[in-house]
Parts: sequence; structure tokens; C-alpha cells
Amino acid sequence: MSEILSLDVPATASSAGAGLATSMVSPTGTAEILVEALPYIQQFAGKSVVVKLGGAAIDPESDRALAQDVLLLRSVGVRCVLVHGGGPQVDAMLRRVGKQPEFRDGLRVTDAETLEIVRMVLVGKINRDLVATINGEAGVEPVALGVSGEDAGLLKVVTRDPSLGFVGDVSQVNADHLLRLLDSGLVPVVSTIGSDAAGQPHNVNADEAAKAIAIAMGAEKIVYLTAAPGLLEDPKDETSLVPRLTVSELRERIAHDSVGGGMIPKLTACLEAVEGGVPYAHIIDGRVPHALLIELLTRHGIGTMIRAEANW
Ligand SMILES: Nc1ncnc2c1ncn2[C@@H]1O[C@H](COP(=O)(O)OP(=O)(O)O)[C@@H](O)[C@H]1O
Ligand SMILES: CC(=O)N[C@@H](CCC(=O)OP(=O)(O)O)C(=O)O
Repeated sequence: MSEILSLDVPATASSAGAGLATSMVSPTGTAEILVEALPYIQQFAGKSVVVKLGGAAIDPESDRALAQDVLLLRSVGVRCVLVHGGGPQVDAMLRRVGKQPEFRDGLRVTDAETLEIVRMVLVGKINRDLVATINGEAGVEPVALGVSGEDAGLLKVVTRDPSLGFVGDVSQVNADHLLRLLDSGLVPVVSTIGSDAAGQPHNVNADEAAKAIAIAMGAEKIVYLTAAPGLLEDPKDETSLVPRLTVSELRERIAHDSVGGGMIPKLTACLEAVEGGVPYAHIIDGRVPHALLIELLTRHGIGTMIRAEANW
């Protein structure tokens, strides 16, 4: 990684759920783990899953494990689209060029110069690094393909509020592009820059973009990988996880004092995804290696799961 563009923001890696060292599992135990995955593979094979990786959870070690998870899921027929954020990395670059990051209601105030930096960091750096990591793990069959929402009208937007600058609300997703890439056996990696009717690029909150993509694709699940174990009763207590919520319980929670910062747009996106027809929304700890695989293919649900009704 080049020094000049090294924007890594340290994620506090948690060892919880990191899994047993394979050397400690007997051959029969290994077989049992594989067999345990069978009903989940049958449930999700042929279905689409949108995985959103938050900037705070981006870290070389957990990204490599995520790449392995996505490739394993692909090999058993689960169609993953990876949508990434990069808020902290954009903040770091803005500060480096002497600009102070500014947010209103969780959204970045994005003037023309900030937009250039957001594009450079998301499309030019984070997207490239994730594609390289997945393809590095894939070996002889590189399957990750990076796209920006600007490409071929993938994410169409309208300006949200002119006082925020070039910030877009997703008005349309061209899901066919992603479905075709998946049909070709590729793994799309999406940066969340959209364009308006005149072709002007806009900065889109990655939680919102992932939700819009999941609804438009008719995804079976949306999984938010973040730097927290899930929704917490008390954000200072990592053991106070809320494991399950219905949308009506979630609606009450969003207004709760214990929910702050970036968790508000994430919960709103989960709510809208489920109301928009995505059967399952999850918020899980992206700092835990293989969190995605643990969530999808084992009986150890981790993080917070949101469903329309209490049909667990
Ligand atoms: N009740 C809560 N439960 C969990 N996290 C919370 C809560 N309230 C605020 N947060 C904060 O929200 C953060 C997730 O939002 P954000 O940093 O924007 O994530 P991402 O980069 O994944 O989009 C958590 O890391 C945590 O610091
Ligand atoms: C409009 C807006 O706020 N866009 C976000 C896009 C990146 C993002 O959402 O990154 P995380 O998922 O890491 O938060 C931003 O500029 O930070």
C-alpha cells in the first residue's frame, strides 16, 4: 500500500467470535461444522445478499477474512454485492489537505472540493483496495469487479438539500447491472457516488445506498458490518447487545437517547429495507474476522437481526 494514500483508520479488533483455531478441531468436528452449514446453504443458495462494510470496520486483517467469506459464499451459490463506506478515511484525507470535516444530521456537507476528495478516497482508494483483497484471495479466478454508482446510471440521485452541497438521495437503482454481473459469476464492489439527471456526481450515505440497492435487487438479506457488536442498549457497554427487533420495536428504538451518531442512519436504513421487502436486516461486528460467515452459515446468529414480525 502506498504511504501517501495510506488512510487506514485503526479498527479495534475484537477476538470475540473469531472462531476456534482449526488445529483444535478434530476431523469429525470439522465435518460437523460443514454439515451444520447445509440448511443455511440450502436457504440462501441462489439468493442475493447485500453486504455493507462501514469505514470504521475497514482493516486489512478483517477485510481479508471478509474477502474469504464472500468467496466461500459465492462458491455455494450465495450472490453477494459488497457496498462500502469510508467516512473516517474521507475525514483523514480532508484533514490532511487542511479541510475540517462537517456533518449535518449524520451527512457530510459536501462542497465541490470535498466531493473530489470523497470520490478519490471511496472510488480511487477503498474500492481498489477491496477489489485487490478479494481478487488476491481468489487467486486464479479474480471475480471482484469495482463499480461506482456513477457508472452506467447505477445510482441515480436527486440533490437532498442544497445547503448540504452535492449530497444525493437515491431516486433509482439500476439493479439489472448488478444482477447481470452476479449472473456472470462476478462479485460487484460498489462505491456510493451517485449522479443526478444532469450527470453531476453526488455523495451518497453508504447505509442509504446499500438499503436502496438491496430493495431494488430483491435481496434476501442486508448485512451491515460496523465497528460495534450490533445495536447496544448502552453504547458504552459492548455486552448490552439487542439480538432481535421487529420493525415496530425498531421504530421506537431509533428515537431512544441510547442511539446516537452513525447508528441512527443505519437503523433507519434497516427499517426501510425490511419495509421495502428485504426479509432480514442485520447489524454485525465487522471487526470480528468471518463475522459474515458466522451470521449466514452457522446457528450462532451474531449482532442484531431485524425482521418485519417476530417470526424468529
Ligand atoms: N446504541 C448504539 N449501539 C451501537 N452503536 C452505537 C449506538 N449509538 C451510537 N453508536 C455508534 O454508532 C457507530 C456506528 O455508526 P458509524 O460509525 O457511522 O458506522 P459505519 O462506519 O459502519 O457506517 C458505532 O460504532 C457506535 O460508536
Ligand atoms: C453523504 C455522506 O455523508 N456520505 C458519506 C459516504 C461514506 C459513508 O457513508 O461511509 P461510512 O459508511 O463509513 O459512514 C461520507 O461522505 O462520509
